[in-house]
Order: sequence, then C-alpha cells, then structure tokens
Amino acid sequence: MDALWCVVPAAGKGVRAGGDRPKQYQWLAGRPLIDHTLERLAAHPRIAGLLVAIAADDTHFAATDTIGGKPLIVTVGGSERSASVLAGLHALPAGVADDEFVLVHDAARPCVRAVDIERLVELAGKGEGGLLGAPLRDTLKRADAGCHSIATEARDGRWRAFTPQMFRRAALAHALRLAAEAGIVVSDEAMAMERTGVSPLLVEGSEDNIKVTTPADFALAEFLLGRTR
Ligand SMILES: Nc1ccn([C@@H]2O[C@H](COP(=O)(O)OP(=O)(O)OP(=O)(O)O)[C@@H](O)[C@H]2O)c(=O)n1
Ligand SMILES: C[C@](O)(CO)[C@H](O)COP(=O)(O)O
Repeated sequence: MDALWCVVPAAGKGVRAGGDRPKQYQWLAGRPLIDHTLERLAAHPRIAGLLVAIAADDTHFAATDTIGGKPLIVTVGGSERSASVLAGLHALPAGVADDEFVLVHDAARPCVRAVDIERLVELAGKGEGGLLGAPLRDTLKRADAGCHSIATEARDGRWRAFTPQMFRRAALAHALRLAAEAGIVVSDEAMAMERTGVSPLLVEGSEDNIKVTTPADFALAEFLLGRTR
C-alpha cells in the first residue's frame, strides 16, 4: 500500500485544558504540543503528507509547506471536530483517489507510537478501515449528577477509541456528510462509518497514546514523549 495522507484536526478551542491559547499550541517539552504530533506523523514511512485543519481565527499555527520532508497543507476546520475532518478530506490533493485510505489523527495526541501506526495501516488496510484503541481494563461505573456510583456497567467488548483512524477517502467523507445532514455530531470517524453499516477494525494500540485534554495531561504527555517513538 502506498503511503497515506493524514488529516490532522487542530481547530479546537481546548476549553477543558484552559490556558491562554488552544491546547495544541501550549508548550510541551519546550515546543508547541502540535509540533510533536506533526513531526511524529511526518517521520512515519507510511505517511505521505499532512493536511492540518485549523480554526478560521487561528493566530498560532506556524505556516510551513513541508515538515520532515513531507508536504503539509493547511485548511480551515469547522465548529465540530467532524466538520474539521470533513474540511480536511475536501482539501486533500486531487491525486488522492476516492478509494484511497487516509488517516485521521488528533493534533492533541502527541505520543502516538510509530509501531501502532504501522499495525493500524497493515491490519485495517485489509478491510474497510479501522482505528487504534484499547480494551477497557477497569471496572466501569455509571455516576449520577452527584458523582455517586449508581450502577456497574458491563465491560466485555468495550474499547476506548484512539486515533489514528483510517478509512477510504470518499467513503469517510460520505459518512461524515450523512451524519451532518442528519444533525448527528459524531465523536469520531468510526462512528460515522458505523452509521453506514461498516464495522471498523479495532487495532489494539499503546495506552500511552493519550489525548491531551486537561491541564494534568501535559505533565503525563511530557513524561510519555520521552518513552514513546
Ligand atoms: N471543532 C473542532 C474541535 C476539535 N478539533 C480537534 O480535534 C481533536 C480532539 O478534540 P478535543 O480533544 O475535544 O479538542 P478540543 O475540542 O479543542 O477540546 P475541548 O472540548 O476541551 O474544547 C483536537 O486536536 C482538536 O483540535 C477540531 O479540529 N475541530
Ligand atoms: C476522536 C477521539 O480522539 C476518539 O477518542 C475523541 O472522540 C475526540 O475527542 P473529543 O473530546 O470527543 O472531541
């Protein structure tokens, strides 16, 4: 399989992280968080180029045409993550065929391991696509408004979804458009594809592929950056 383009949704506000700028531009190990993510993606031999979707009013993204010798294209994202991903799909170079697989990886996940990307591309490329994830290993509780446990949920067959996720370009764009037309905000690409009858392959990946979401995640991500590649 030829190298794939990767859409990087980076148009979020990072509300849960707080700070004076969106989390993807906050400092992590001496550089903006997004730089770690983009450099790690660009260094992967399975990735041909990066399509970064940023907010229309973004004043932090350091524009560049290449990263790590790979092409980098910037487009404007949307008000929801799924809209940013769809905008990215539409901005891919004309040479990316409709049936070509593309990856989608959160800018907020800087610790993704190269070996996990390799496994995803190898395994999910044999079917209709898939995503990195990890089976739930803790007991799952349902809480009430007062944070009291009111039930213990079944854990069997439940996974946490990560990124990258990988689907064929036109099929994913179609699925995202269908969800948007139905007024459904999908949490990830796999959910949009499931709505069209696809059963994405879950590929177990490292649990240190964290999504930096809250202030506490920055210290953990900094620790993990030194241990993952
Ligand atoms: N409209 C949006 C919302 C999110 N994202 C991106 O999707 C990824 C995962 O989303 P999340 O962790 O929820 O980021 P935010 O939406 O920025 O976080 P918050 O909900 O705390 O504001 C991030 O890289 C974020 O930049 C995006 O491209 N466009
Ligand atoms: C796509 C995702 O990273 C899968 O876990 C996650 O859903 C995106 O984060 P959000 O906070 O739900 O936007």
